[in-house]
Amino acid sequence: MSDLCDQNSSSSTDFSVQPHELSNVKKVIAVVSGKGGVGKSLVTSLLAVVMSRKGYHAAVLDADVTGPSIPKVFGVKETPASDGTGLYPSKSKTGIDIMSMNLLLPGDTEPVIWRGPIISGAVKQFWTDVIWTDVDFMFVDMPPGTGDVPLTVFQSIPVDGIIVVTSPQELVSMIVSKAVKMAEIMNVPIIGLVENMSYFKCPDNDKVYKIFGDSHIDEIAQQHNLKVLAKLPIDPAIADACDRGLIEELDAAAWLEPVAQILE
Ligand SMILES: Nc1ncnc2c1ncn2[C@@H]1O[C@H](COP(=O)(O)OP(=O)(O)OP(=O)(O)O)[C@@H](O)[C@H]1O
Repeated sequence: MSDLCDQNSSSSTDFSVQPHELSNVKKVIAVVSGKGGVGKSLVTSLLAVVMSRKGYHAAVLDADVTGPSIPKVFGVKETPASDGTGLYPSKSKTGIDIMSMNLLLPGDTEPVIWRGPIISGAVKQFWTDVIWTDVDFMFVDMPPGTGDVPLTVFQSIPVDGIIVVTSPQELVSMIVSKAVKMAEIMNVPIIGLVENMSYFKCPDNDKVYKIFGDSHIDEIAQQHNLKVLAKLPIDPAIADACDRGLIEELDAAAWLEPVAQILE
């Protein structure tokens, strides 16, 4: 209870930290989900790809420290460079800046077995010690839920908006309500909802199957006065591109075009 009180009072206390003095980031968008595995990293990566294709300089800050999948989906392995001034993000094939714990570990199968405050400290350093040069849109891949790290990100980094990723089988109503309350406490607007794994379109006959049942995202969005920004299908090509580090070659980025227009 006292923890909750501390968190609620956090909106009035300034815990913000300064970015590196050589950084210049125009907009920071946090991508959140209620639980793991719903495609939050996929949506984060695709958003960066879409904005980059539109000519913006996009970046991804992988705050999912214990389950970092961003370098893998972009096929990036290069260790971030550093000099006495700071740490430089690694670059994807199309020039998206990426910082992730997986790029700093000796191997990508190395687990991060750290307690919450250490993890939160690492995420904060991704903001304070990394030189993010002329970034138009930074997308933060948040760990699922509302724990230590999301709290640290919202308190210390100037997040401009939140995108909530859900899937039809989730307890969407509860998850969206929690996200809305967290956003209110943190005083950050929710840009909208993205439903992933919404349907499957059979390539043989174009028939649409609701694998996880009917979606309730539209009603729930309406209840909270939120927008449904996109509905992404289940597509083996997505999983394949993620596994092979080829997300930048995926046509799926077109699904997020409406989100890109809002961000612009
Ligand atoms: N629409 C989709 N169609 C096919 N495969 C998908 C789709 N969305 C996600 N996947 C696959 O599901 C897996 C989980 O996706 P992702 O890593 O984006 O989830 P997440 O919510 O970020 O999980 P975590 O919170 O555990 O990091 C990945 O292997 C990804 O390729």
